[in-house]
Amino acid sequence: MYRLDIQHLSKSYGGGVQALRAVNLRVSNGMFGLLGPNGAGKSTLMRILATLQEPDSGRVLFDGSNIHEHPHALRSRLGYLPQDFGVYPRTSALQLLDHLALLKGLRNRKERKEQVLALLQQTNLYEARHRAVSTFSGGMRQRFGIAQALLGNPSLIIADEPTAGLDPEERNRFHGLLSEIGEQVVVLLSTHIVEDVQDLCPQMAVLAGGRVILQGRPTALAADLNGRVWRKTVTKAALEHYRRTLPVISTRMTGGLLQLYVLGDDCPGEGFEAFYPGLEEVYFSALFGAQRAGKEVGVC
Ligand SMILES: Nc1ncnc2c1ncn2[C@@H]1O[C@H](COP(=O)(O)OP(=O)(O)OP(=O)(O)O)[C@@H](O)[C@H]1O
Repeated sequence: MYRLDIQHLSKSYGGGVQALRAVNLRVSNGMFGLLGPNGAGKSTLMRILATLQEPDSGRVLFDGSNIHEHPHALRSRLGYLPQDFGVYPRTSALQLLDHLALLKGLRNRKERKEQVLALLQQTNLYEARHRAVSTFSGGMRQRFGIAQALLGNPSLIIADEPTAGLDPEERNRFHGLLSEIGEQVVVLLSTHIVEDVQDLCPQMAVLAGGRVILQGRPTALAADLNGRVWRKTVTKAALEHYRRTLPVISTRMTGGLLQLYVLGDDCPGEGFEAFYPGLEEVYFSALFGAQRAGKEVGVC
């Protein structure tokens, strides 16, 4: 059993931006979802965990070892899938993966070749292995990203917004791949897409304004909210009135109709119906609660 221990982590940038504020998280084997709106601090946290950035204060232990005191030890056990690689060389997928495997310390040529070919099979890129990565579609690039993240059998995998821009079929395929990695390692999945966490993660946290504002099991968090969410179909013209007078956590268009979701122990008024909350309501009610408490949470 591996354990990632994030303790009192803070990080600020020039211009007074406080990206992380005393973040504490304890993550063990399996998939852990980190949800948060744009600007919440997710990428900053992922980069610190990947030892690409240093925190201002606090520390991170993986398997009991401080990752910033022993960055090389962590890197040999880390699979990092960044939000964007930035450059996609004209090198073939096979050559690039082989090169990255070498950089990761897989020196034995035969073992390296076996692992590279197995990962290309696993990520469904075997047929395209001689094609330049620069010609790959978004979904293929993401799958290539997973392949390189899995090189060297990492015990900690960090995936930063991995499904952004994927079509539903590619997203499903990607989910299948991630879940195959299984319970054997720690997988941290950062995203602003609630369904990614709902579909994949037995544990999760919500990050907003650099703070952890909620943490737990998605099913338990949704059960805790049960009986406190109310829904009503409203006109666009009436929306402002409801926003001013009720704790509106979110709005959603369903079949062309505008639906309003309101938090409350009792029915907020005529036309409202009790709504069985899912993770989306958990997420929006957490952001609403943090906003109400006067904490900066960024924009959705
Ligand atoms: N290099 C940097 N210099 C200055 N400010 C930065 C830098 N990187 C991030 N920030 C700021 O820090 C805050 C957190 O950014 P971060 O990218 O970590 O959030 P995020 O949750 O990953 O958002 P997104 O989903 O939009 O990438 C934001 O206000 C962002 O503008």
